[in-house]
Amino acid sequence: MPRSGDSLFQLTPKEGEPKHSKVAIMSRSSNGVVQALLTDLYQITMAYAYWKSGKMDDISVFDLYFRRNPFQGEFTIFAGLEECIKLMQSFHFSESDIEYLKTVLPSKTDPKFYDYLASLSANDITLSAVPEGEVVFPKVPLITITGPLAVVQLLETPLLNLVNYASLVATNAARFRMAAGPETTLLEFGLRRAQGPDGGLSASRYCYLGGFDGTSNVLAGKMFGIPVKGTHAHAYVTSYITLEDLKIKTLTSLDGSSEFNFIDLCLKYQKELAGVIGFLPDQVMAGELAAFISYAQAFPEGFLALIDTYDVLKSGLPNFCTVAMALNDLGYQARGIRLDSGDLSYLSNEVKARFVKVANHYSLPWFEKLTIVASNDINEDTIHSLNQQGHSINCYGIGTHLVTCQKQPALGCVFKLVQINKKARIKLSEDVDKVTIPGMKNVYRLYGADGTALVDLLQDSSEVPPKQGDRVLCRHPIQESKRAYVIPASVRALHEIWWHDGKVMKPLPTLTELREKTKQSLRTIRQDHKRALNPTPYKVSVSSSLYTFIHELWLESAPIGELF
Ligand SMILES: Nc1ncnc2c1ncn2[C@@H]1O[C@H](COP(=O)(O)OP(=O)(O)OP(=O)(O)O)[C@@H](O)[C@H]1O
Ligand SMILES: O=P(O)(O)OC[C@H]1O[C@H](OP(=O)(O)OP(=O)(O)O)[C@H](O)[C@@H]1O
Ligand SMILES: O=C(O)c1cccnc1
Ligand SMILES: [Mg+2]
Repeated sequence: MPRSGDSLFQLTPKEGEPKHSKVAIMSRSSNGVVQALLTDLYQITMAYAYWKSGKMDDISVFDLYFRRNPFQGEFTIFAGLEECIKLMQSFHFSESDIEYLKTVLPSKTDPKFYDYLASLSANDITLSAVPEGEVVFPKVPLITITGPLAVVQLLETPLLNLVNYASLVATNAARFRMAAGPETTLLEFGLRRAQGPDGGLSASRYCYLGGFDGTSNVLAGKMFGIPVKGTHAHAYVTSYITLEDLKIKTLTSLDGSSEFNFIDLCLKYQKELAGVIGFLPDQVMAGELAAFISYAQAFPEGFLALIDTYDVLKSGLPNFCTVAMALNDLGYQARGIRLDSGDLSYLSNEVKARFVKVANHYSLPWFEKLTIVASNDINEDTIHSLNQQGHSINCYGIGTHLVTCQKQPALGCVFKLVQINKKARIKLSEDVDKVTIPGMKNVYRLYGADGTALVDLLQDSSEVPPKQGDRVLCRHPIQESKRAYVIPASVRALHEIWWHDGKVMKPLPTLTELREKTKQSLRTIRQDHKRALNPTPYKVSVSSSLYTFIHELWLESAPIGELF
């Protein structure tokens, strides 16, 4: 198993690596396993057959897109582009890759093919794409790759791998964000449940892009600059049995002026608070109190306690309030509590009600604003249900459902040939949804006067772009009767060229900028496309001329059947 800092997760380019970029040099892929060999064998066998028949340099155009939005939703967040561009920078077969391939391909493979493979780079590739963090819709090419057929074919699998999960989990995170609302803190706690180390790192990165506020994943914090956050586990609480376990009795006040017997102070508040919030001191668990005291001694300025180990209302909450009030005497403000089981609506409201009592009794307004974190198998539906029931949670810690995307574990992005040597190609299917939209295309987003997106329009690249104020006929790509005139208040070309002639063409946004981009892009999408239940589909259409072209090519490419 490689260690981090070894080969698996690299942060910086290796010395001597090609630096194609004219723009500020970026790190190599943040994940060292992203490389030319991270592809399916059939890409390499096709490359050999293309090479053998002299077809390898045919100029091809491929579109990367998905056919259906995930999670029964009607929008998707596009993510993973930066890694795709970094793949362009680093794409090559090393000597050891070639040696390995010699053991995989048949022994009669022409040895000159290996020289050809060794000479390959992505310098002749042009990559245009929608900006990362943009809201995107089915059938719209997210990435269009132009270049020598064999090289583009070899890129299919890694590009799909880099975009599929990134976009899926970013979309999942954005959905959790919409469910929780803008004010609630969302923390990603998924590393222990993620699909391996890389799944965990990707999840942290793209959940942040999708709108989470932080992660518990420390390596992701270091690598991507994501705020790292956390509380403590039940083990910390159960490791203490009595107050005798506390080896240190004291705590120094915030201003450093005096040292207090912190245990005595806690016991004084325990008695006092019993009357204020209503509990029986002989019912509280002494080991839990000891655990909270020791955690507060370690983090007096950031004390947040997990209060559900034994009994939230009879023990955990009283113990938290006890320690928080003792800290207050020393000048410290506690942070809050975490609930990890039980009825999160009921318990969070009960906790809040007791915080209000303490706040009023001691005239400490901040006490009613303490953080109430909820965790434990939370999914999007749980949050919607909690919202309906009413709750007092202001922070969620979410792991399993977020990072594994349990509701839909894969986004079906595909990579399809749409043009070869300037000739448009179409792939037919019994399932009309799977018929490809042929040719090199431009993608436009047409906006209404209030800045919301009305429709995405695909045109052949030779067509004149739509103009603001002009009436544009937008047609459903397949169904003849579905069409609409749109007079856009503004028009945006969605694709930008990111990689051309061996160079990164523009500076890549930081992760924080991508997170902001996602937020802004979601604001331009109408609420009914984003709602959780039965959202309205957003329209993706083609120009009249592209519609005619698709259907002519379709007829040309479909053999006429005979009935006997
Ligand atoms: N008020 C609520 N409305 C809807 N779902 C809730 C509510 N409160 C908790 N949940 C969810 O119900 C599920 C309860 O799961 P489960 O029964 O396994 O946990 P528990 O018994 O509370 O805790 P544990 O088994 O960890 O001690 C969790 O997924 C949790 O997020
Ligand atoms: O539930 P998730 O959304 O995945 O969030 C992460 C979970 O991980 C932690 O404990 P863990 O589940 O490992 O132990 P527990 O079942 O005892 O809480 C934490 O307490 C959460 O419950
Ligand atoms: O910090 C936490 O509370 C945490 C971190 C990971 C998983 N569960 C909880
Ligand atoms: Mg759990």
